[in-house]
Amino acid sequence: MIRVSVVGAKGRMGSHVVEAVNGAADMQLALALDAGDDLTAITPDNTDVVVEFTVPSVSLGNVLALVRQGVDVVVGTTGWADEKLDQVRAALDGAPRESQTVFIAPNFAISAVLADHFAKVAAPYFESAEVIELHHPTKVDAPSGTAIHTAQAIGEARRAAGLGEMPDATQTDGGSRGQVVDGVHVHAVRLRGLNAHEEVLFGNAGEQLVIRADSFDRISFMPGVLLAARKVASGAYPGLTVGLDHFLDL
Ligand SMILES: NC(=O)C1=CN([C@@H]2O[C@H](COP(=O)(O)OP(=O)(O)OC[C@H]3O[C@@H](n4cnc5c(N)ncnc54)[C@H](OP(=O)(O)O)[C@@H]3O)[C@@H](O)[C@H]2O)C=CC1
Ligand SMILES: O=C(O)C1=N[C@H](C(=O)O)C[C@H](O)C1
Repeated sequence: MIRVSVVGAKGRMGSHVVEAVNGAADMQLALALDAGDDLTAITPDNTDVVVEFTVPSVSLGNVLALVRQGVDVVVGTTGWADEKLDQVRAALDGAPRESQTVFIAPNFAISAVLADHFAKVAAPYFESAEVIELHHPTKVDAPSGTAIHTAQAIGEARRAAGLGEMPDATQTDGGSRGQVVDGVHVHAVRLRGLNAHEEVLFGNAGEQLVIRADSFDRISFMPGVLLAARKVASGAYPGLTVGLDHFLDL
């Protein structure tokens, strides 16, 4: 049995994770903690893997504390800029247990992971690319972690293909052109009724490719979360890994 503790257990995602772990035949819920609870209660004696879904402002601190406490962590919270990832790598270098693991995924839904993958494949073939993410209005960060990850992947693929800047004659911009991530414009929509959605638009003269992923329900993230918990618990991925694509045969 894989013993799983959940941090952020009362949140929208955390509560789904608690339910998913309780429903998994090979897993057992250890601790379910939320804001105000004592994280030091989680130790290797009671937990194999922690699943962390909190808020970007506290996630790094939680992950560093959990690594110091000797447990492996699966992280779904957003906000992982490069400097934060470096801090996690440094903490893992000094971790108390051999081969400790932190796994971070901007998105656990298979539709989003595949959209990201297909965008990377398409990127070298188009002159223009833009990302639009659309979410529920209770989301605290914009643009989404997924959209940042997609834009970075497109930017990287364009550089590797030797593509230059995208055509754009805009001279006045009051913010309408979105945030530029790695040379790619990213636009965020917040709308009651939505959950988590992303469109990647590619354009050439006379043609367009649209890649779209829709998570209508948070249940869509759960197979990916459980897969990550199993992979991490296997001990086969020591150190820091970012992205569910590492666990899929893409
Ligand atoms: N990777 C993925 O596939 C997905 C990632 N996400 C990301 O996951 C994160 C959580 O999203 P969501 O569940 O919607 O957010 P919620 O606000 O619903 O949940 C966050 C929970 O964390 C709690 N919390 C806050 N601070 C702490 C702390 N220091 N220690 C423990 N718990 C704490 C909050 O408590 P309180 O409300 O009392 O402050 C709340 O219960 C976001 O960053 C979101 O973008 C979301 C969906 C999918
Ligand atoms: O807050 C959300 O809901 C989501 N957050 C993640 C993100 O910012 O990419 C993943 C998904 O889009 C849902």
